[in-house]
Amino acid sequence: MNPVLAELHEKARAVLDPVHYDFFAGGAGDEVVLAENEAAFRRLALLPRVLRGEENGPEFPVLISPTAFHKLAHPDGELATARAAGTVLVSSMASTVPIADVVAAATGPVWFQLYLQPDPEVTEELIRRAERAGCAALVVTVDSPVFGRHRRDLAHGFHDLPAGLAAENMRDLPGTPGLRRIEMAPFTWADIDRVRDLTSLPVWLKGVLHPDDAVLAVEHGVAGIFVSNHGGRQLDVVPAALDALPAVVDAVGGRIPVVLDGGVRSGADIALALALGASAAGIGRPVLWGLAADGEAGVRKVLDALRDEFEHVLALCGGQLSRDMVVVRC
Ligand SMILES: Cc1cc2nc3c(=O)[nH]c(=O)nc-3n(C[C@H](O)[C@H](O)[C@H](O)COP(=O)(O)O)c2cc1C
Ligand SMILES: CCCCC(=O)C(=O)O
Repeated sequence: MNPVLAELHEKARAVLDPVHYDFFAGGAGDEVVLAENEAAFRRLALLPRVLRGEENGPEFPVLISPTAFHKLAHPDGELATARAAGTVLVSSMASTVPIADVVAAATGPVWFQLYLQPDPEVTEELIRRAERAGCAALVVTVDSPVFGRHRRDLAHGFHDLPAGLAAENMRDLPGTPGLRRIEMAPFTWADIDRVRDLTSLPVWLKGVLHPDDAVLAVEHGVAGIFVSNHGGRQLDVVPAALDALPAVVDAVGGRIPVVLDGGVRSGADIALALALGASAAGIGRPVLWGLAADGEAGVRKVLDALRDEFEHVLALCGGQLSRDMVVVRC
């Protein structure tokens, strides 16, 4: 793990209310997948190429994956994250700052993460809010037909935000004055088609693991996919996100970009994801640790540390990353 990230994690653990720390840190079930997401990177190694001179590698290929409730981490919440981002920020529908304010504060493109809602008018209004705010894409999370069961939250009895904090995008939606709860429901590809018909924004899917679903995503005109197991917070029997990546990349065959998130904690992890065919890596918890430890400056430290380390790894790899360079450790 990058030492800056490790230090910020320790600081976050020390300053956060333990209930909120566990909400951020925890996973579903026995937390097997939570641990595997990081362990999968340790099982792989990179064979660097030599004598390549100064090849130009990819730009810093990291984006901020959507995480809920940033004001639980820091009073500035998503505003601090947005100010620090400087790269694509996928803003959670469950943000504690309204999406328009997130976009206004942002130093890079903002994409809106959406959980489709059972009432199509509510979904449409959320999409319109994202459009009006100036979001550059929609990211529909498809790995959550039901909520994951997070044992740490259940043990603490944590199921509501403290007084004064709310999922601000859920205010004054059609049919409900005031706050509306975010609902999970089992949707279909027809619902994705409807979203595409409703908006001219690129529509990404987040939470694809099966290669056949990746092919369906291409066929349904999706702009890109996130190979993700929701940071081990949904089904605790799936593979590590990294282990699911190559088959999805092969199925997609370069037709759309594939982002990998889950367990990315260092420049080497980013390099491994790219070598296995990801266009970019998403980071979830490290951003929360930076935010909790040091607000906007902490998020910036996380991104700067990863950028610096990734560039160093890339230089040591001869400026290029490809699948033939990845081997399994003995
Ligand atoms: C506290 C927390 C809240 C999250 N909230 C959301 C969310 O609102 N929407 C979503 O699509 N994914 C959510 N995720 C999943 C992340 O987008 C991402 O897939 C995951 O955190 C990546 O793994 P990492 O934390 O190991 O980097 C959340 C993850 C965490 C840890
Ligand atoms: C209603 C908020 C959902 C947040 C989420 O996706 C998670 O905690 O993993």
